[in-house]
Amino acid sequence: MTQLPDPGPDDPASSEPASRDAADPIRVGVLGARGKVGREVCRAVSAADDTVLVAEVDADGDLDSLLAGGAEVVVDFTHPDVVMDNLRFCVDHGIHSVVGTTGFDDDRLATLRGWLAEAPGTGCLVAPNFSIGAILMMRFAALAAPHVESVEIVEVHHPDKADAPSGTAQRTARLVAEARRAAGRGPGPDATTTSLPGARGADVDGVPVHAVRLRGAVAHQEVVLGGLGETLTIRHDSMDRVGFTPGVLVGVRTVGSRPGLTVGLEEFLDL
Ligand SMILES: NC(=O)C1=CN([C@@H]2O[C@H](COP(=O)(O)OP(=O)(O)OC[C@H]3O[C@@H](n4cnc5c(N)ncnc54)[C@H](OP(=O)(O)O)[C@@H]3O)[C@@H](O)[C@H]2O)C=CC1
Ligand SMILES: O=C(O)C1=N[C@H](C(=O)O)C[C@H](O)C1
Repeated sequence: MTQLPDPGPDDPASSEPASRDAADPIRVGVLGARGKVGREVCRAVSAADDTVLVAEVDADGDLDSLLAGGAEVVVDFTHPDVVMDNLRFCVDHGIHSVVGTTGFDDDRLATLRGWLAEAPGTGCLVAPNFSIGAILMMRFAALAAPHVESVEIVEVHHPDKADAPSGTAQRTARLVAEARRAAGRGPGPDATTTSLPGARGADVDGVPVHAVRLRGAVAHQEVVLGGLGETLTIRHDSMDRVGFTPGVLVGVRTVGSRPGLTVGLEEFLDL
């Protein structure tokens, strides 16, 4: 871990984050620090000139170490079952959060928004995907979707993933559905009258989403669009989890100046 600057005289039990000078590196705590993504985030935070890793917490760790390290921003790559408790702790202590953990539905986002409303000045970014390529894939899919009859999504992930369909696939489906509605496009044609359960995928805002779990896979997605006599496939592949870290660092650098809830890293990017 990088040598830590002194967190200063602030009481670690205080609900206020340690005071900072704008030139100081941002003090970052990582939750899920020994996980597949968390360990890459720890490396990236340690390597960057303007961030310093002050706490690494995994399942057997203690959230109080965030306070002891004077964390200003927490990055969470843990598990859908624990992320809300982690965020409750962060918001209660005025710590900004950058959240990669998936499993967020409208109810969870509303709960988080409510907590943040009680903590003015505290920011939280929830991003289903921190990879720049994936964000562009979602943008391109939304751009193309109103111009064709059919759109379906196929996501492929490693079999250790807890949630299906992926957060990215659900977000893509919602963006596609929104773009199609705005253009007055209805659902895609489908004559199916009989099928086995799941054969046509999950219906996410009217868009069929198919989830594949495959040993050897990391994170992959195709948005398949179909029109008269042609198809268009927009594909993104994450080959290595290091690909999420530049986006996480953008989140870490920006979240402190964006109070309240932000959904999607694209809100912090000039795309
Ligand atoms: N937004 C994005 O760009 C991306 C999001 N993700 C999402 O991030 C999450 C993590 O993914 P991944 O790294 O592959 O998963 P891993 O299982 O490899 O890592 C999660 C880590 O969190 C630990 N953990 C569990 N509970 C706690 C807790 N209460 N406090 C601190 N740490 C805890 C786990 O420990 P243990 O194993 O002992 O339980 C594990 O080490 C998933 O929801 C995934 O979908 C993944 C990639 C990119
Ligand atoms: O679990 C993963 O691995 C990933 N989860 C995120 C998701 O659910 O979209 C992001 C990426 O697909 C990797």
